[in-house]
Amino acid sequence: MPEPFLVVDHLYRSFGSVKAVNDVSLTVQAGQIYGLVGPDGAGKTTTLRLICGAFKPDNGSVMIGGYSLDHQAEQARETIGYLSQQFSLYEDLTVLENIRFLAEVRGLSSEDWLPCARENLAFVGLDAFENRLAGKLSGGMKQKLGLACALVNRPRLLLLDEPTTGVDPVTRQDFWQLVIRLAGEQGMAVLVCTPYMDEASRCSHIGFMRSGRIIQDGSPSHLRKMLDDRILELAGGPMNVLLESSHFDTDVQDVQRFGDRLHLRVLPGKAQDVKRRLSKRIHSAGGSIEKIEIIPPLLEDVFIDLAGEGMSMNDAGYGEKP
Ligand SMILES: Nc1ncnc2c1ncn2[C@@H]1O[C@H](COP(=O)(O)OP(=O)(O)OP(=O)(O)O)[C@@H](O)[C@H]1O
Repeated sequence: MPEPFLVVDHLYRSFGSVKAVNDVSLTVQAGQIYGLVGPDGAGKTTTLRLICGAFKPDNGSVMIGGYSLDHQAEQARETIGYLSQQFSLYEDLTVLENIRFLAEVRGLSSEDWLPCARENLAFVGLDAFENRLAGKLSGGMKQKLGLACALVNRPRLLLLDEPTTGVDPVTRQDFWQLVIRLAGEQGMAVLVCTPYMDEASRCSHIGFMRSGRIIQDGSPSHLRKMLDDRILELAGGPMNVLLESSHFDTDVQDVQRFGDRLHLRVLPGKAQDVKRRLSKRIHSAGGSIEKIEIIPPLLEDVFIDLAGEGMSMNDAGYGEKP
């Protein structure tokens, strides 16, 4: 296994009494997409800002491409491309002028940035629009221009902070194809914060953050396995009978609605018992069952579990079904 491109070691950062990042360690290999997920305020953005050097940590270290962010900041930062949550484009500048502006801020000469900018615009599919004012681009095109700007210095580590929030599903899909190609074809190390479960499931590795800590990490399939034989899917009617009966069962830890069906998280080893009891209870309460089955867990089921008691999908910011 080669040395990871990014090594974050026991990072801490507080704002007053808020421990925004509280002992975070992670590694990202070249070609890997690491997804940081977790509820609002979990510390994801602060982690990214510490890694790109926008904030200084109270403690801990960051190594990027073998350079210490603390002692060799310039070399370390040269390898980073960063697309922040609220990245801003200059609407009265053209597509190419926006890239030029960023390139010049980074101290790149036109021989350096121009060929790279054209390659990146072609890569994101904006090459025909280089002279269009950024203000005249669609939302999805702006997002892609943001990515082209983040790639202007040919980074080897790409940091993306909720890059597709507020963008329609088709554009999100397009955007992710680009990210997957950057990792797969160019061997870029990617660290991305996302509130979307379908995006998290495309990552090679996921770290789940809560209250400043990564409380669980692993591949999507590894995380899903944690709840094997613990999720029952229930469909039928009326919904209030299904809900009341489910909540009544003491072996049911959590009930979530997924469209017209319910996902019940049950205590380990209890799925068959719950299934039997619930079938009886629902029928005797006058309800009917279309389906009651143990299903392979979704990432949503896992994240709701990790996000903690009393937290619904929406509280946790997970609006998307896969
Ligand atoms: N510059 C700052 N000054 C004071 N508090 C801050 C600052 N930045 C973040 N925080 C606090 O640190 C905690 C972590 O915030 P952070 O933005 O890193 O979380 P997040 O997981 O990225 O959430 P979101 O998805 O809402 O951006 C929050 O309690 C937040 O209010």
